[in-house]
Amino acid sequence: MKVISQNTAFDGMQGVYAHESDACKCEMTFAVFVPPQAISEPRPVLWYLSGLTCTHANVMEKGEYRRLASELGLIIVCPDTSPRGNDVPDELTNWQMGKGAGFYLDATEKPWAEHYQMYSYITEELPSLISQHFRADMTRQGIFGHSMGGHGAMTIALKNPDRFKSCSAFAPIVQPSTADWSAPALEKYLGADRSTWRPYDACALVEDGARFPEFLIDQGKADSFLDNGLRPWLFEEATKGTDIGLRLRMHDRYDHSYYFISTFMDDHLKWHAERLR
Ligand SMILES: N[C@@H](CCC(=O)N[C@@H](CS)C(=O)NCC(=O)O)C(=O)O
Repeated sequence: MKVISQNTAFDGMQGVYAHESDACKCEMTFAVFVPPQAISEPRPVLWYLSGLTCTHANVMEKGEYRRLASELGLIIVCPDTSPRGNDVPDELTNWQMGKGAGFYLDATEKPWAEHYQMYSYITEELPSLISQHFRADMTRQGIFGHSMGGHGAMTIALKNPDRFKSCSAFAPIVQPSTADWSAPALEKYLGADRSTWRPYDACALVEDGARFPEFLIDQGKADSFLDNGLRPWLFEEATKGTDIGLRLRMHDRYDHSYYFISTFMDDHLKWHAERLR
């Protein structure tokens, strides 16, 4: 693992690191904030998965998580959203596919499958690296994210309920298999057989019996992607009649940006800290 940068912040350390990824077959960059309490004891790990077009840097620069993460003693891990590098296939004019749009899935179709293994990267390879290099209590992990990353967090929690104790999302896409901006990507990554998409669709996972105790979702009503992409009410419908708890908060005037995310960041950190105690 290579250190790209380390800066003291709120008595903790904001670092950026790079490593050769076996899963994605390229160099991957990620950010980790380590709170001051980790000097003396292992601390819980909270994963933040970013949305389309992002790298590890968007939330690190605009998410405003450090003050409270330092107080609560949370390690915050912010991975990249896709494989990177000249060898990695991409669609240069399509921001919803390829680099910056890995959808946290393991692709099976050519030419994507060779590098686009983001599900394995996030759930297997990176956790193992984090546990080796940081004072992380891997028995206490939570996961959250934004948009495509909110969807990634929810699907990963639903598939790994024993590993994660908490999950939340900002403006998540909840049913990517039926939204115009994500269905084409699922088809290219996973092929035309839609049954293979279901493990990467939060609503379909719940319909198919996956369970997670509870979710917090914040959504801005002025989000331009709300009606044709995100549609959190579909997850509300999918969870109705199940034992899944859903706290869905709709906010007047807020859009899809990091101004919205940073406004509600503290609420999410507290939500996770309470469940990772
Ligand atoms: N590039 C798209 C917008 C993509 C977008 O809004 N991405 C969200 C995640 S889905 C984001 O977090 N963007 C980066 C940022 O705001 O820093 C457009 O021009 O319409």
